[in-house]
Amino acid sequence: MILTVDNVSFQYKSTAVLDSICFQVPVHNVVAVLGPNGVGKTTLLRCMNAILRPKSGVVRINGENILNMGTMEIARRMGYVAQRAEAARTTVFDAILLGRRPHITWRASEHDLRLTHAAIDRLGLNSLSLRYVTELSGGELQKVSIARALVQEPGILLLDEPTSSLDLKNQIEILKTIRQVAATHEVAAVMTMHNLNMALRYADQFIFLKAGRIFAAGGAETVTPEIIGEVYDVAVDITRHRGAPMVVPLG
Ligand SMILES: Nc1ncnc2c1ncn2[C@@H]1O[C@H](COP(=O)(O)OP(=O)(O)OP(=O)(O)O)[C@@H](O)[C@H]1O
Repeated sequence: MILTVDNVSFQYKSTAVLDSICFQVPVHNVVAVLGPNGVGKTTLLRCMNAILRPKSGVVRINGENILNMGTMEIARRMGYVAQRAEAARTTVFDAILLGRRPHITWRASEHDLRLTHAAIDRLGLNSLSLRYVTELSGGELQKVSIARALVQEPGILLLDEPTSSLDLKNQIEILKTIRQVAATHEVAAVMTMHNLNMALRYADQFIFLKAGRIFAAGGAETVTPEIIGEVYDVAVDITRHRGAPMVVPLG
């Protein structure tokens, strides 16, 4: 699937947040949306799946405007992992199975249950599958949200800081999983992130937001000390470690 964000602007009441945002995400790509706190990364993701209605502009999946789609239709195409997951009093298994809801017509099929078991396996949630989600740690809950988005089998995965509550091992596993899913399925992923090194390691494209606009966008060559300096107002160097670029703060 190709996701197109075409000239999207958004404001909360009188506060303008996004101004004329344009980019495309081709299938198999992982895109990192970057920028300082409060710049509008979450707002952009929420406009992209029609939780928020852009003031102007259009978001299309394979050419179709998502604002003309119903909630279930959007959910069959897009999985959204919010920054703060909401926990109802269901078991981990049921919470993940709920991700199949956009596909279930009458009752959960063998296929739905198989996908749920596979996602639980993939995210290492086996020992927690009968636990209530209200009794999980922040990181465990984050993994449940990601598992739920994966069983949804969407063409587009939108992830708002998917690793913010995770320890280093889990961060690596989740980002590897996102990459793998994008590489091996007809999937593209867009994730907001704060950790530039993790973004460099696991994303193919980088979008830097500054003052409501796209300040820079492109491949790893876009991640330069100059751009990071402009966007975050910090001094950094980019060094190479075993051939891979690494952002190192100065001072
Ligand atoms: N419901 C709301 N009503 C009014 N203003 C809001 C609302 N939600 C967010 N904002 C404001 O819109 C701006 C963008 O917020 P957003 O959450 O999209 O930023 P962000 O880049 O995701 O930030 P962070 O990195 O801190 O998560 C911020 O100034 C924020 O205070």
